[in-house]
Amino acid sequence: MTVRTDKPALSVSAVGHRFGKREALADVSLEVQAGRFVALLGPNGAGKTTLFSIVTRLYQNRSGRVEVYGHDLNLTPSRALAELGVVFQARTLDADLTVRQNLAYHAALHGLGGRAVREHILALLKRVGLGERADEKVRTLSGGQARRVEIARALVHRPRLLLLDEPTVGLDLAARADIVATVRRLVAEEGIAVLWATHIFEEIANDDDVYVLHRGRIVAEGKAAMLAARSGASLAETFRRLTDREAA
Ligand SMILES: Nc1ncnc2c1ncn2[C@@H]1O[C@H](COP(=O)(O)OP(=O)(O)OP(=O)(O)O)[C@@H](O)[C@H]1O
Repeated sequence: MTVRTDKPALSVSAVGHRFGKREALADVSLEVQAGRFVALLGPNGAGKTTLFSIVTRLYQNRSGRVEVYGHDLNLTPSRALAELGVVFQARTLDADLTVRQNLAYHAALHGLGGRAVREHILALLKRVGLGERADEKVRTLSGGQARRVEIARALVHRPRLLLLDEPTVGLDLAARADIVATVRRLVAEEGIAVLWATHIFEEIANDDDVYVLHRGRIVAEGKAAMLAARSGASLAETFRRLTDREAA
């Protein structure tokens, strides 16, 4: 399924951010088209989390512009944020609540309740393969399962853009592959647009759009296969060269 819209799901134009004297982001521009999986690839400290903090409005951006499906984040923040689901790097589930309660709580924060929402929550849990665990406490889940609950929770208010900040950190290989596959299914089958921040190039497929962020700047962009072809090397080697600290 593809979502029909003229506007990109996310448009970031010339965004900068400073922490005191440290320039964490400089002139960053990127676009996520509706129904696409886009990777933001960068090593530790590149500025990925800072960019996510701006797009989610944890930090106010004073330079540049961010639009979500055409809604300017500074001018119409509630409309922009309504389209946005986020999975942060740190775990944010309440371990003593059940899986279902965690999602219901999030729904309530969005002013959502009632039978239709309860059904939607169960459908989302099934979508991420956890329908059977709905009434278990989060503390009984594995790390990978908890991440999948967070993905389901991010979709409770039916956003069309999902941001994930290094969602596979700390997971074993099988759980990592599972999370990547779950999110790719959402893109392919539900037309959700995804911005996936990572430093793990193995999570990127040849057809993905990739932005390489290094020291707060976009140093390369394009289809993964094209970036590799242009440099005449594997994606791993291409990424290593682009983010080589000595060369920068
Ligand atoms: N609150 C803060 N105060 C000062 N400097 C910060 C703050 N948050 C981040 N930085 C700095 O800004 C730069 C970008 O950090 P950021 O966390 O956005 O990178 P990242 O790509 O998300 O890295 P990681 O994968 O390690 O989370 C780094 O140099 C970091 O030290």
